[in-house]
Amino acid sequence: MQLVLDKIEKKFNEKQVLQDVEHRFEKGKIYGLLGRNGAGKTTLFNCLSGELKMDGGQALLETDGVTRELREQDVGYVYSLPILPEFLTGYEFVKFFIDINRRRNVPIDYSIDQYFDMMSMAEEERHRLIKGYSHGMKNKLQMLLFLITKPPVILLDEPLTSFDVIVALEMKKLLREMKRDHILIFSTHILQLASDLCDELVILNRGRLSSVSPELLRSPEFEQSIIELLKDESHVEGS
Ligand SMILES: Nc1ncnc2c1ncn2[C@@H]1O[C@H](COP(=O)(O)OP(=O)(O)OP(=O)(O)O)[C@@H](O)[C@H]1O
Repeated sequence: MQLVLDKIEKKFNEKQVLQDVEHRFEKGKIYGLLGRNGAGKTTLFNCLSGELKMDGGQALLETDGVTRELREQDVGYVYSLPILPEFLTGYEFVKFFIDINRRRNVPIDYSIDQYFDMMSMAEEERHRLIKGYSHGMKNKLQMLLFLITKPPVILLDEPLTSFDVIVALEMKKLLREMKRDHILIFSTHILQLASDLCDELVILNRGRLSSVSPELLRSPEFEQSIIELLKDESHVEGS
């Protein structure tokens, strides 16, 4: 399975944020998306998730040689600041989410507690109001929903920045397991995390996407080379 971005364009007023964005993302790999503040990472994710309409181009899903347009339900989007029903407990919310999906004939593979176990969420956390959850726990809960619905494409907008070292480690493990069945793309500003977790890195620079060579990803010059590449971008905010 591959996600194919074909000449995606997006502008806000006169500002061209995405220009001829082309790339192929494969199942089985974790992709890191790097770019300066304001480079357009969130805009690209919003275009793929259907939250924003593209001005041009298309996103396609290719499975066993059959290509079709990417649909909203194909994409799971883990927001950096998740919006969840704060008046429910995590358990109540997951139960509700499973009930809705069962009615939509989505096959549910595990019990509610098994899903929480997979996310390493402790018993007492499950039965607390979401209102009292930390930022990282809210991110975990959002990711749990995608274990249920299994969208082929999962986009994570700076997901691991709010996790402490232990949770970040658990999340890395989970993402590595999830990549077998999903196309995973996450945006981050943390170069160490990108080189540690990603199989491939793509850089959004001047509205276009380019790949970082796998050799560079593993080399000692990695951080310095990426900084040089990103420094070069003159049109972004703050430069
Ligand atoms: N709804 C909007 N209306 C007008 N301009 C917008 C809108 N959304 C984003 N932009 C502009 O588009 C550009 C790209 O923003 P975007 O949030 O996609 O960048 P980003 O790479 O995710 O940045 P960051 O790393 O800071 O989160 C910025 O100049 C931003 O101000």
